Amino acid sequence: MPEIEVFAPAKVNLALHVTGQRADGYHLLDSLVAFAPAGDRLRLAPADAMALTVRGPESRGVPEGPENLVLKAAALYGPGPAAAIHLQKCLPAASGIGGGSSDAAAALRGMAALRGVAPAAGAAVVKLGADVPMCLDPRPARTRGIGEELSPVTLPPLPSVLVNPRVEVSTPAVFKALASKDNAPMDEIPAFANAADCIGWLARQRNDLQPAAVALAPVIAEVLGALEALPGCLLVRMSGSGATCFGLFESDEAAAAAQARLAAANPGWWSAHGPLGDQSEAAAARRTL
Ligand SMILES: C[C@](O)(CO)[C@H](O)COP(=O)(O)OP(=O)(O)OC[C@H]1O[C@@H](n2ccc(N)nc2=O)[C@H](O)[C@@H]1O
Ligand SMILES: Nc1ncnc2c1ncn2[C@@H]1O[C@H](COP(=O)(O)OP(=O)(O)OP(=O)(O)O)[C@@H](O)[C@H]1O
Repeated sequence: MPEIEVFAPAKVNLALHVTGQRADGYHLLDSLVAFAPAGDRLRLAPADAMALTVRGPESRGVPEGPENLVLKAAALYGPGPAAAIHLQKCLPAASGIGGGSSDAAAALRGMAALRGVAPAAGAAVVKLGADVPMCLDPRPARTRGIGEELSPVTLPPLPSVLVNPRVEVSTPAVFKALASKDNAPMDEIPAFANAADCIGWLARQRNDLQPAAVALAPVIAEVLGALEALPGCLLVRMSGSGATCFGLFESDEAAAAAQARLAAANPGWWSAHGPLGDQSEAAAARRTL
């Protein structure tokens, strides 16, 4: 069997409302997510035993042992044909864009292809990470529950710049620091005529984790300010529990120019640009037709 390659795109919470808390402490969310063309890459080669190597520009500090979510995900398939997995890390870790969750979801897809079975589903997948179910089929969706209730949404591609100041933010710490855990859900999602229409609607939604994350890592406010000041920027917000923030722009050209400018002014920050939207395998196949 030839090697299998799987893409693990960055997940972006375009809006993230915290609407309650379950008895076990997990928070109830109402979120609109889309996926970026930036992401990690996995290569699975058939092997006698499971193995993992991690390389790439963002691999520093990412575990290569059984605590890596890629190996935890692969272990859900039980005994059977194994793979040597190579993970190319391009997304910063602990940054609110689902790096580890997207890697886990990609590993689930890759192992399913290797074994000729359907990808794992259900509670064991949610246990890997609340973001893993939405990353299994990386296309725009409204997510509810703790992240496991998914309804697909049609969105126009949204020209974006993603920025991370290279400060790791702990997701549990941000949830713990929340002032209010019982907020209004998102407004009903209308059919969007175009990106400007969608951005106008997003401007009326929120990321309820943003104030708590800014209090824990004030550099996030600097990132939001730097994005907002860029020509053609229409909306800025934080993704997930931070520290990555995104700006939405009037065009892909404006986003590319803005990223170049921001990267030159802040050489220590990670950034990427590209349209947020559908990064599923079905969409990739449509693009190559
Ligand atoms: C903030 C988001 O990125 C939004 O998409 C996710 O909710 C977080 O997803 P994740 O990183 O995959 O989260 P997990 O690894 O499952 O959870 C990490 C920790 O975050 C907190 N957590 C996570 C998800 C959730 N709905 N409520 C929570 O309170 C819990 O303290 C949990 O122990
Ligand atoms: N494949 C992986 N990539 C990155 N981190 C991993 C991976 N597997 C395990 N980890 C561990 O998980 C921690 C959280 O990283 P991850 O990138 O998943 O977080 P996150 O940004 O909180 O995701 P989210 O957007 O879902 O909140 C890291 O500090 C790292 O030690």
